[in-house]
Amino acid sequence: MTSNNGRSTSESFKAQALVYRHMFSILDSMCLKWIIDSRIPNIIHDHGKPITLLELVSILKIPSTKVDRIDVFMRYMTYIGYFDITKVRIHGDNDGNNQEEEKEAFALTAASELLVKGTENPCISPMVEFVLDPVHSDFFNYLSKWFSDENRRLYEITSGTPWWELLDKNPRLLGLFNDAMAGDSQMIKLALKDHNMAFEGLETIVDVGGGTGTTAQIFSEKFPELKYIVFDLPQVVKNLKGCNNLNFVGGDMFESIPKADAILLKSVLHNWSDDNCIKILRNCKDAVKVLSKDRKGKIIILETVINEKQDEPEITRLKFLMNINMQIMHGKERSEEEWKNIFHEAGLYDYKIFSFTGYLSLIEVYP
Ligand SMILES: C[S@@+](CC[C@H](N)C(=O)[O-])C[C@H]1O[C@@H](n2cnc3c(N)ncnc32)[C@H](O)[C@@H]1O
Repeated sequence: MTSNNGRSTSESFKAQALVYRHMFSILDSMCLKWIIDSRIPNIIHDHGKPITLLELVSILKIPSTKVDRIDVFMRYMTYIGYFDITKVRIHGDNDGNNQEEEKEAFALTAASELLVKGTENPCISPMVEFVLDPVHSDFFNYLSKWFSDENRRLYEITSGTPWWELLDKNPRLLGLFNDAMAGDSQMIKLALKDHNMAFEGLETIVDVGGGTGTTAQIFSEKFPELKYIVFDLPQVVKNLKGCNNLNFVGGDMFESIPKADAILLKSVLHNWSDDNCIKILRNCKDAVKVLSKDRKGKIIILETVINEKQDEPEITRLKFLMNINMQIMHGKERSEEEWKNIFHEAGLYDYKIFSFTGYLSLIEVYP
């Protein structure tokens, strides 16, 4: 049987489901925001064991009229990977029944564990809070306007201000952004377990665009013998105090970069066009010290490398979405070929790519 444009009805129904799924996928984001706003991962974590629906609604102080709705939301979040449903044995109930009963209960998964705030473990809730903050997410309503504008970034069109100035003028958004990047950097702790060798034999490292120093703190704790400089815009580092092996230096990476055995760039180059990246990389190249007669230091880049032939479909989809997110800032996520091109333009011919976290790679570039 055929319908529109000679397509079979089943093809059209599948297509409709695809469109509706994408339309409603905003609810995936909003439900993720809801579990964080309601601190549900923390509630389950503090409970110390899987939590029943009644225990959860009593802590959340949900009116009885909404209990069933919480169940629906929690089961959807379970379905998409944020909780596991398991069985627990409960003593007695509200009717004075003292018998032990088996009840279903929600447990944390690896994904919701990453949303628990205030423990020593990595937490990426601030990134979710920043990206889904109404001020930030509202920008995405203006993509068509951005496409018909010749030069301006999406944020400039909607706010009239360049991104870094916009953050500077909006301390709340700046705080959310810094916390988001800090949370993201905590994932480095996990990745470093397998990547010590990238930092062996180094005495000094400059973290270019190192923000408020969260990545630096992780590195300086892990490698206490390493002298670490966080280099960022003067307004970003002006009130930050260093300690022992960690110092903050203000400056402009387009002008010059302090010299060191290694230059680290984490999530910096994807903010910039190829031409700007080439300028930054040339300055990095100039800043890398000669370690001995036949040994130079290196540039260490922590960024995405798009590789749809090799990556799992979910990771490729994430990298494509991140690329769209960077395009509207007039930056980009890059494939190996694109990285190689900008390295060559900056006079850097030797590099090696290692997988680092799920979506981040570690690229060592040898000047
Ligand atoms: C996306 S953030 C990355 C922060 C940090 N590397 C991280 O991953 O947590 C980019 C950083 O580049 C800094 N930045 C922007 N322009 C800069 C410039 N011209 N010179 C030095 N740093 C700059 C910003 O202030 C910001 O902290």
